[in-house]
Amino acid sequence: MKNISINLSGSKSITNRLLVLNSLYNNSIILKNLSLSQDSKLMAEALASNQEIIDIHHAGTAMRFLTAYYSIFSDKKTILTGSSRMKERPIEILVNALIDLGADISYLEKKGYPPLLINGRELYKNTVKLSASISSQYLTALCLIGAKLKNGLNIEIIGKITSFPYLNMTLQILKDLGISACFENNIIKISYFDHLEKQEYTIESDWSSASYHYSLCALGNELTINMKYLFENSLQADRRIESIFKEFFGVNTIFNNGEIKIYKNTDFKYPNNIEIDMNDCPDIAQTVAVTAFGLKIPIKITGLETLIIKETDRLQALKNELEKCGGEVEISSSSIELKNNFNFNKNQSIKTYNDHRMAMSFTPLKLVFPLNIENPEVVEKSYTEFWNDMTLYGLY
Ligand SMILES: O=C(O)C1=C[C@@H](OP(=O)(O)O)[C@@H](O)[C@H](O)C1
Ligand SMILES: C=C(OP(=O)(O)O)C(=O)O
Repeated sequence: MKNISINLSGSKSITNRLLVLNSLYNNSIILKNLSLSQDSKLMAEALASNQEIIDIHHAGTAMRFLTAYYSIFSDKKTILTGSSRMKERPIEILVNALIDLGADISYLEKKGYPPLLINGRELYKNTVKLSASISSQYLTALCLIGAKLKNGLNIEIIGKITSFPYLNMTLQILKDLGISACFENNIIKISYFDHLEKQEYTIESDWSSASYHYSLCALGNELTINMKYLFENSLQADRRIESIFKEFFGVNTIFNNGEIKIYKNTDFKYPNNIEIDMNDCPDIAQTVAVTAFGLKIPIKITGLETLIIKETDRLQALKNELEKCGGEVEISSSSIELKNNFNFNKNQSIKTYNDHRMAMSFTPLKLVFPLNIENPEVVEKSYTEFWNDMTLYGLY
């Protein structure tokens, strides 16, 4: 049995919410276990900068949260831009909602997409309606500034909320800090809140990063992996990796005082096929699909309509690379299906499409057969220590 200990940094989602809130509230929160991800560094740099042009590269949360943040920054003019992929990731629903509240935002290139010109000003209106079926980040962006609006904020959500646990995380963080936020009958109400007490917040480690170690545990032999500062009661959507891997891949988790130990149940009987809706945890869809492939288990994952607008079109990217490895894959606009026809084509070169999660989700397959990961540096978007940690498995 090989025993491996991994030190993950803080959740990128929690970090990016708290960085914005801290900046809105005079840095009164002492943040511990911050994410070391590039997305969080970019967020922190943007918030500390007094430049007019802010480039947040690939960081979706930074793009969306900062659009709201700069909108209420009186007398500040900001050009918010990003990578060429960011210029293809839609933002119109959020921009329209902010304009309805009185914000001054215009598009500098294509309507509905970054880059944006934002002339910050005080917003007095306090009621807005918007759809959250494309991205929950639009809602979070509004919630983060809500308590700083003089009249508070009431958001009426139209239709389905995608990636729901991320909204829940936002509301719970506000409440933990002492800000009144309630969500009932599709309406979020946030009251004006001027001043935060000095307080400390220790950020839970990143469950999305932990997911790759679950995959390594499932695909490897006789591994016991320990990870610190992950809790049974978590605000993170990707905490669901624990129950998915237990139910379908026989990986058990022992929670012990903020530390987890994961190991494979050797008596586990794998399912003949898997059907699972992952709308509430889209960022681990790639981990689950690739693990099922490595174990030769047919799988259909549904609820994935948002994957098309992430760092790349993740459904198409998964299909391309899994087929290259020897899978038979069918995709629709919201699902991916691996058919019961598995070959392992060795020594393929996996394209990563500027998507950290393509690189990280395919790496555990190297425990099954040799392959090459192209542009390995993409992992820094969320997990800068990834390749260092992979050396512990003899993988880099
Ligand atoms: O709010 C957040 O921190 C996030 C929300 C999700 O996005 P969508 O709501 O756009 O699916 C998730 O995919 C992203 O990685 C992080
Ligand atoms: C989709 C992701 O991030 P973002 O939307 O913040 O770019 C991700 O980290 O998988």
